[in-house]
Amino acid sequence: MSSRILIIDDDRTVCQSLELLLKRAGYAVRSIYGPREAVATVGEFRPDLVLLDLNFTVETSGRAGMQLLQELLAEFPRLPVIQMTGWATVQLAVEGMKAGARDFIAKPWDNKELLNAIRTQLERGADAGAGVPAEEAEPFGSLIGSSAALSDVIGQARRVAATEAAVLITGESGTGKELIGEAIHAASRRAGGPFVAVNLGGVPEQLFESELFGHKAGAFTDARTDRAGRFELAAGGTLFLDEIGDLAPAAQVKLLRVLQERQYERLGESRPRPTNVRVISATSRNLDAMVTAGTFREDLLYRINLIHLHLPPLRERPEDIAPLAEHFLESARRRYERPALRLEAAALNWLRRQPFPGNVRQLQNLVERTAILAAGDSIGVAELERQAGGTEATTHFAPSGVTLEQMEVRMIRAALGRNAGEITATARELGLTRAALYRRLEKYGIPNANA
Ligand SMILES: Nc1ncnc2c1ncn2[C@@H]1O[C@H](COP(=O)(O)OP(=O)(O)OP(=O)(O)O)[C@@H](O)[C@H]1O
Repeated sequence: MSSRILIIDDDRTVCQSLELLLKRAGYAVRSIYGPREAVATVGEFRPDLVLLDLNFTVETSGRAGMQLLQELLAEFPRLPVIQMTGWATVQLAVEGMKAGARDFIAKPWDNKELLNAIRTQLERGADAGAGVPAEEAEPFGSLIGSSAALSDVIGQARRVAATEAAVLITGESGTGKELIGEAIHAASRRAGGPFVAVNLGGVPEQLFESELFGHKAGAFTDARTDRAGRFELAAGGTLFLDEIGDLAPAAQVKLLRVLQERQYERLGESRPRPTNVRVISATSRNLDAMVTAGTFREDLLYRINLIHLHLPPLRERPEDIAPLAEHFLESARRRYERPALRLEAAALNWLRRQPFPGNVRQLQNLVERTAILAAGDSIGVAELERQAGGTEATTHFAPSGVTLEQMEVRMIRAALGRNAGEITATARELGLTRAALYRRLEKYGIPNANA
């Protein structure tokens, strides 16, 4: 049986052309021209999806559309509603998403985009994710901090999580953009699907299409086998486009086209595949300034930032420093089996005064590094300063680009070298038990003659 779609739009010409399009695509369609009989029609026609115009001409503010959306969802909470509105009133659609609409399409619409959006919602069905209401799960629990600024961002993120809206997260490096992206995914109806992150700054321009859309064997010299791209890997879930401000102009055009048409082709194939991802982008750059400078496409910015979340740098929310430091110390306690480790009050105060140009990541590195190296259980200002590179350099120490694991491996190797492979002495120097050192040697595959 074909799926039923109800169109609610006061413009009869719009209804007619939508009806034609949707009937051709095999759907059973009905149109109504105003909000009055909407609830009754939904009750009787039982649509699988509603296309709702937000801007009734009687009241151009769109309030009538918004009110109707709320009424419909109050009566039929799981009814998938796709809103339609002009770009000029996109803000309204954002409100609609917060109220529970599933998606939004800008008028004048693109047929392919509309059909793909409808297909995605119908596939997900009315009950999709009903078991994971955003309010009940606590995916945002991974975000530590008590500042008003962070709570505000988390509040916004929580409200938009359940929607399909494209989210742009801005903020300096290390402020937690990816972490909040993951939390939005975990709180969304797509939580059961994959979260796939791709660092666009790290993808060479000539590999962009292959990386995002995949390729068929033989599509280019190095393409020996078929390969799925990130859009495909993220199907049913969330695609996290990190460092989107680093995209080259040609790649911006290609990405925009796929986001508009909601379909893509693997390189070397002509069969289009529908996208089924929610896009969350992140950047530490100022995209508005880039648009003004002509280095970032305005139409692409529109596409990706329906909802804009900004994570302020850590120095602007110093209240978060102590809870974060305690949090990272707690994981170090568990990880290095040093349950008695603690930060002195003076150390916490000192941390609160640091500017942390590398933000939370830098704080995390500092606390964990100090925890690994601390001789005693009490961490004071001196220990922190030493790890931060001395008082002089504290404010300037650069994020090393080395992961904690890589650093652990280096430290273990160096300590083994200094102690001629003697396990007891090495373990003592590293502040580990022998068992903990053995476990790490095994984990990292570090060869040791005495082990
Ligand atoms: N509020 C927070 N609570 C707990 N951990 C956090 C928080 N913010 C950031 N982190 C941690 O800090 C590190 C950096 O965060 P994340 O990778 O999300 O930042 P980012 O803004 O995406 O950085 P980049 O721009 O460099 O990619 C991660 O290990 C993350 O878990």
